[in-house]
Formats: sequence, C-alpha cells, structure tokens
Amino acid sequence: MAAGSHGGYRGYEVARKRAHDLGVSRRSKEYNHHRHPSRHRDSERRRDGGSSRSRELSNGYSHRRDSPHPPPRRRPSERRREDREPGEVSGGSGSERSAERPMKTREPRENGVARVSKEESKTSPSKKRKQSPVIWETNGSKLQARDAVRGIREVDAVIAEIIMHQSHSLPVVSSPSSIGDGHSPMILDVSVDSHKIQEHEKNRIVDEEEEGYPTMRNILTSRWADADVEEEEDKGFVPKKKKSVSPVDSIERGSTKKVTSPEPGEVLVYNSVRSSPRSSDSGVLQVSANRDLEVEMGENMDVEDEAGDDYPAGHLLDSDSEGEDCRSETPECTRSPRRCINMLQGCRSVDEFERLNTINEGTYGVVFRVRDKRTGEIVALKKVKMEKEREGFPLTSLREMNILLSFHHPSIVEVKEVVVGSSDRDIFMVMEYMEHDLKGVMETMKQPYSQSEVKCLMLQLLEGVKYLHDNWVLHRDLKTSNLLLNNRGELKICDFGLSRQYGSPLKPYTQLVVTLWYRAPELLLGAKEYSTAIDMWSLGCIMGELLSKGPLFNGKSEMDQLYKIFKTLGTPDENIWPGYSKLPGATVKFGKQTHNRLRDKFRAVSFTGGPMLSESGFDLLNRLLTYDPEKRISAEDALNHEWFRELPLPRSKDFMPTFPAINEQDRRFKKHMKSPDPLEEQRMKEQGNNGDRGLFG
Ligand SMILES: Nc1ncnc2c1ncn2[C@@H]1O[C@H](COP(=O)(O)OP(=O)(O)OP(=O)(O)O)[C@@H](O)[C@H]1O
Repeated sequence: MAAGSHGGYRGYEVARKRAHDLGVSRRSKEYNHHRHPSRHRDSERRRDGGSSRSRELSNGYSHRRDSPHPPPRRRPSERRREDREPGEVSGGSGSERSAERPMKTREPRENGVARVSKEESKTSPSKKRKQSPVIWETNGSKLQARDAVRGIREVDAVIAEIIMHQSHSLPVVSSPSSIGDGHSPMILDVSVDSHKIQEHEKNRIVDEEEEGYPTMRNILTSRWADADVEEEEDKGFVPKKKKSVSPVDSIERGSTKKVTSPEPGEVLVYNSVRSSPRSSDSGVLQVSANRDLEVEMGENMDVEDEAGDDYPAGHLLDSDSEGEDCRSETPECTRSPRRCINMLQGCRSVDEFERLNTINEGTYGVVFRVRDKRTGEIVALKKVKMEKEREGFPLTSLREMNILLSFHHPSIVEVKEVVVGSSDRDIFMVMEYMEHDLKGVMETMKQPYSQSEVKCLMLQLLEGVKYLHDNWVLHRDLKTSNLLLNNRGELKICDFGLSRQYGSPLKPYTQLVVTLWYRAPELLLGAKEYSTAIDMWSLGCIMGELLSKGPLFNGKSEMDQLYKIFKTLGTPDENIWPGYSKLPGATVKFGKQTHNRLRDKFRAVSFTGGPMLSESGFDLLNRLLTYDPEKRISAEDALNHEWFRELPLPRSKDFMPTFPAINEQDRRFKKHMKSPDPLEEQRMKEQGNNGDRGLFG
C-alpha cells in the first residue's frame, strides 16, 4: 500500500468526518425515510450491524454484513430546507449551521427499524414539497425576443437570466467571433408565446411533472429560505418580494403600480442573493406578454440606464416604488405586451478566448479547449448547439447552465461564466478545463483501474452525487463519458443536460433518461416515478466498468438492455422487488434466470487477469445494482461502505495514474463503443425511426 493511499483515504475520512461534525444536510435521507421507508430500514439495519449474510438468488436486496468495522453512525440531525439562506445550496461536505440545531431523537429500534420520534415526524418532509434550491425553467417556455436589428426571434428568457448572472463588469466586445459568428449585442424584447410553448414542449423530452412546479426561474436564488414562499408557490403564486430594489421596477409593467407577485403561470425570477463568489452582478430583465415573465436582478446592473437608452421613456417606472401587487388586487391590470432590455450587456465576448482545439462534440454541445486571452488560463468552452433548435434555446442547455452556475462542489465541473458570440445564438459556457473523461481514459488504458484506484474515483463520484441528491437534483445521465478527469486525479461530473430537480412527493417524470447502458431497470420497465436510485444504478454500472474496463450491460435496445441485466443479476420478481409486477414493462415475459451471476464477472480471486473484487466491494456493487429502487443503496450510505475502509485503501488523488491529455486532441471522429443516448432515442422515436421499439413502442 502506498503511503499516499493512506493519505488519500484519510483525506476522505477527514472530509467526511468534518461533514459529519458540521451536520451535513440530510434532506435526501429524510426524504428516503418518508418516501422509501424500506430503504430507510435497510440503512438503519446496516448501521445497526444487522447480521443477515444471505445473498438472494437474483438481485433483490442482497444483504450481508460482516464487517468488523461498521461505518460510523451519522448524526441524524439534518439541516432542513427551511434553515437555508436564500441562494444557499447544501454543501457537499457539510452544512454550516446544522451543528447549532438540536439533534433529532430516535426511539429504540425494533427489528432494525428506527422509530421516528413525534418531534421528528412533525417535521416530516411530506408536509411540504421539497425542491431543489435551483429554480428551474418551467415548461421550457419559449419567448419571442425582438432583436432591435433583426426582428423577432425566439429565445428562452432563462438565457437572459443566465447571461445576466455573469460578471458584467466587462464590456461586450462585438467584433467577429473566432468561434461563433458575428453580430452585435442584441436588445431583446421578450415575450412569452404560450402557443409556442406548447408546441415546443410537444417536441422534446419534457417531464410531465414540471407543470406542477412553481413557475420561477432563477439559477442562483434559493427558495429554501422561506417556507412561506414555498407555500405561496404551491398555490401558484410567488409572494411579493420586499424591497427588491432592483431596476426591474424601472421597467414599465403597463401599470403605474409595481408588480411584485405574478399570477399563476407567470415566471418571476429573483436574483437578489447569489451564493457564488463569482457573482458580482445582477440586473433586471422584465419580460411580459401573453403570459408574463419577469426576471428580477439585483442591485448592481445598471439596467435602468440601459433600458432608458433602449426603450421609450414611458416604459420606466420608479424603481423605489413599493407598490401593491396589482395582480393580486386587480387581476386584469394591463401591462405592456413587450418589455425590453439589453440583456447581453455585461457578458464577455467569446472573442476574448483563443481557440486551441475542438475537444468533442456531444449531442447538444461542441466543446472547445481555449485560452483566456486576458488571463492566459486554459479553459473549456461548451457551445450550445442551436441548429436543431429552430424553436428556441435547448432546454437541456438551460438546465445545464442553471445547475452548473448554482452548484459548487469539487466533484462537479465548475462553470466560470457564460459568454456570447456576437450572434445571440452563440452562447458558451466557460468551464474549468479537464484533460480527460473517464471513458476516453479507459479506452487508452491497457489494464483496468486497480481496486484502490476505483475506490478513489468512486469516492469522488459518490461525494458529487450525494451533493446533487442533497440538493434535490437528479443527474439522470451518469456515465463514464460524463465524468471528467484531470491529471491531479480529480474526477468531476459534467453534462447536466438531463438533470432535474425532484421533490417530495414524487411526480411522474419522463422515463427516457439516462444513457441506455447505465439506465436503471425501473426506467427500462416504464416506471414514471423515480428518484435518486436511478443515479445510484448508474453508479453501479460505472463501478463495474471501472473495474473491468468495459461496460457492464451494453444493450443495443431497451429490451436487450433488460435482457442483459436479467441474465447477469437474475430475473426480478415480486418477492425481491415489491411492485415489480405492476410496472408496465413487467408484462413482457423474460426467460427465468434465477441466479445472480454478477460474481462470475468480478471474482474475489482471479487467476485469469479478470477484474477482482473483494467480498465487501462485491457487496457494494450488489447494493448499487439492487433491483428494488427503494432498497438500492444511497450515495450517503455508499460513502460509508466498508469497502472504502478495507485494504487496499483508496488511492490518493496525487498518486492516481496520469495520461497524455486526450482533450488536447479532436476526439469528435474517434470511433468508440457508444451507448444509445436518450435524446437520440427520443429523436428517433419522434421521427418514427424506432429500430427496436422498446417495451412501450
Ligand atoms: N470542462 C471540460 N473540460 C474538458 N473536456 C470537456 C469538458 N466538458 C466536456 N468535455 C468533453 O466534451 C464531451 C462532451 O461534453 P458534454 O457531455 O458536456 O456534451 P453533451 O453535448 O452534453 O454530450 P452528450 O452527447 O454526452 O449529452 C465530454 O465527454 C468531454 O470529453
């Protein structure tokens, strides 16, 4: 064991202990307890050192517990949503104030099931809907925007918002772009076209459930802070924002009254608090038309002046007036159908970057390696692909920007800013540059990662996923090509195009998420309600892939994917997965495979050079690949799994192997095995090119 290995492991231990001491946000656990009592029981039983050693035939809740070193009991106190400050997201490794909070008490357990005290049950997450602090685009609303020069076009207002979250201390440079194509910064007159919203929604993957969520857009403001806010939102209203002081108020709303509370269906975005130190700005975008959309920004952006320059004087209101909510009092109050703002001012131009090479082209973006001319820093620039988006800005990209601008964690790729080409269709995310992605690295490796290296990677991955789940976000597309690596041994999750918030209670979401090879069986079988467990399944597939250097289940179609899973893990049934038989896809008759053959792929001892995995490593893999999502291990519990504590200890990041930077090459045309992408699948289905039509046609 290398000395570094130990150090690396200790590093994780220290970080986790700190998280533990500070009281990590445990909303997901609360949620699990509420939503998935059996999963909670599982977790509790494991912590209690339950002695079951049985491994079930197929992959139902395989459960063994023989570690002499049970994971440390974690403090059950959980920092709840209501405790958060505006703009705050749960830290990956600890929330700051939970230490001040009284610990929740649990009554003695019976049969390994923790009884929740009355006090705790009073604060059950079921009482209120839980949501991510990231405020999401709703309904993928497409807005018509009027470019003063080029007439009406469509753009999603969230772009405007995202852009306005950028540092706008920098002047817009409107010279022709070296990457994008060139026009001048635009002036937008943004209005919502509800018909187009519907049309647009028909044509893309939309989570049916989204309609039920509050129609707020904000990438940086938390709603945890004020329970009342959420209650109001539940009713479809966003409460009046006190003293928003924003120049928003300076833009006419068609009424002399200040409008502070939108009607149902309206979007009101606040950016009064920004959690990121990157934030130096804010401003106001007011958009309103058939349905109103308002975007408020903070103090700093001199929008009033800009608006004053760009719009008729009559469009301005006194920004200090704290009027009543005209809609709450006068629903039919009239407003100007169009409001305008120069929303791109303040964004840096892509011209400030020197293009070095194209790294890769994904489904929804082209990624370049570039140098920031001002600082000399090498960064990655992801350009949002627009050609397939005649109707507006891609929803996937909006989600990705939303998330990545809001979340900050060592295991999540950092988006530094958004920059624009001189065309309004050229939007780029400036990200920290990572030399590799895990898939590319594995393609160049002769040997698979060793167990200690896999532990190092899995720990980082689990920390990132735990952070996401703690913050009520499902990634929904975890796979090796979405895990970036640098030569410091750091792993970071990228590509949040399919991610979304989830809440309690669950609502139906689209099943067409997660790249096929990493897609959980409940999704393949048509479950519409799903949760964090789908990401955990993907992690199981990734763990298997890291150990064996090849995909664990490389199906060619949904059916083939299920077949491959069942062949390895056994066919599920109602015993090991209660509710299985009610899933739409369970009507399909698969051949009965009674045994879990996973061990054949990962031997405890291998004489043939195949992947090796200790008993406890195999236990973790089995828990990640447990059929019943309610019993599947959570990121938090996985982080505490004994595998990470036994020898060989996780390799220190500093001692992880390094590779020539594959991202310095253009990898677009490199041939590699590719799992069918869910968005591609969707497009094919829409075009009637279904190949294997899957289980549900
Ligand atoms: N910050 C970064 N640094 C270096 N390379 C990156 C970075 N972000 C992305 N890449 C590279 O670009 C590829 C595509 O990026 P990404 O997955 O974000 O795009 P996408 O269009 O969403 O792809 P997909 O088709 O998988 O949905 C990644 O697999 C990775 O190789």
